[in-house]
Amino acid sequence: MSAIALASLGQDAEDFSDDDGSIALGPSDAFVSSPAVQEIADRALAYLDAGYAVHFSGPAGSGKTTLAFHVAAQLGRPSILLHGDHEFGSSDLIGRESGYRRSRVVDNYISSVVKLQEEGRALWTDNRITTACRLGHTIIYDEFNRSKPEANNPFLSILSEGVLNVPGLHGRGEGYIKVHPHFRAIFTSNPVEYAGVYRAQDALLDRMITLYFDHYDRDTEVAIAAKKGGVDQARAEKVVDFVRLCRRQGSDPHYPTLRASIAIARVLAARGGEASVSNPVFRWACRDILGRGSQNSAKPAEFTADVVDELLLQFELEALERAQRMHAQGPANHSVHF
Ligand SMILES: Nc1ncnc2c1ncn2[C@@H]1O[C@H](COP(=O)(O)OP(=O)(O)OP(=O)(O)O)[C@@H](O)[C@H]1O
Repeated sequence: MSAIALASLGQDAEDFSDDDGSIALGPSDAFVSSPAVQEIADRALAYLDAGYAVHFSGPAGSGKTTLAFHVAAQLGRPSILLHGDHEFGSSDLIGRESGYRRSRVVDNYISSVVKLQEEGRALWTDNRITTACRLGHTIIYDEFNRSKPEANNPFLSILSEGVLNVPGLHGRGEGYIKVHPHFRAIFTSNPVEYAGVYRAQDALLDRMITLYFDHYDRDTEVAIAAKKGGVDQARAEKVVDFVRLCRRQGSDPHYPTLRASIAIARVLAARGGEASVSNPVFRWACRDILGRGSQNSAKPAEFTADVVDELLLQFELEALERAQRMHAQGPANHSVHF
């Protein structure tokens, strides 16, 4: 077994890879479990325990993949990770012929007689879905709608009949594989994204239970920004509140995401200083991380550096007014949030 670096994917589960390409996921200290996170995890686990596949559908950065890893870790089975890809064909998922093996038996037990026996056999290499179905692994299929719908067809019979049809093995007594009772599948997709994605077949969606994600509540976002960004609660609150203000003010209700809060928090943690307009590090981090990107960027064009500056000023003014109001009300009421 060798450790693989899913950390680079930002995942929150300890993991080790095995020879069959599976990974053993375990609990991670970096995972934040607020009531909101726990509630959706519990629902997903209930459906998985009942034998259903689940599908996390939601905008970018809403925590779908992280939760998929967390839930898969709870199942306690080896997991196999797939990323949707428009170049996938069914054979990339279920397997393919991988050559031909010829064996020759020379029987010269009686030295004057040589008996030759030849046998040819096409070799088959299982791919990840077949392995998972045979061994009862958990499949995490991230952004499955980036694969062409026909590539995902094997899931239709897996999820409804518990059978994997492997045409390449027909005629060898193994054309159909009975799916292991512990096999489970967790799908994720982003319905907001339209570039490079396919519309998932209704038949496939009908065979899974879809849980719709939105951005987490403020407290959950603050907890994640603090943990992932490595800043204290007060700075995480200011960063998240500013990012949420931008989300409300912009034309795209899904931009900026929690990833922006984590990134700004990380810069603050690395360079120090407060999440305040008076701190140049915070100002330029907000401009660069939230501001307008290239033409192909996911960032909406309206977030120019000037707009980010204006929003920062508005944010500071609102914070000041709130502090003054609280001061006027006395020490009893300190629970007002944005
Ligand atoms: N419960 C959590 N605990 C700790 N970190 C989290 C949690 N949920 C989300 N995050 C962090 O928030 C960021 C976005 O989460 P994630 O990648 O899971 O979102 P996503 O919805 O899968 O996004 P995309 O659709 O863009 O792939 C990541 O850095 C992730 O580590």
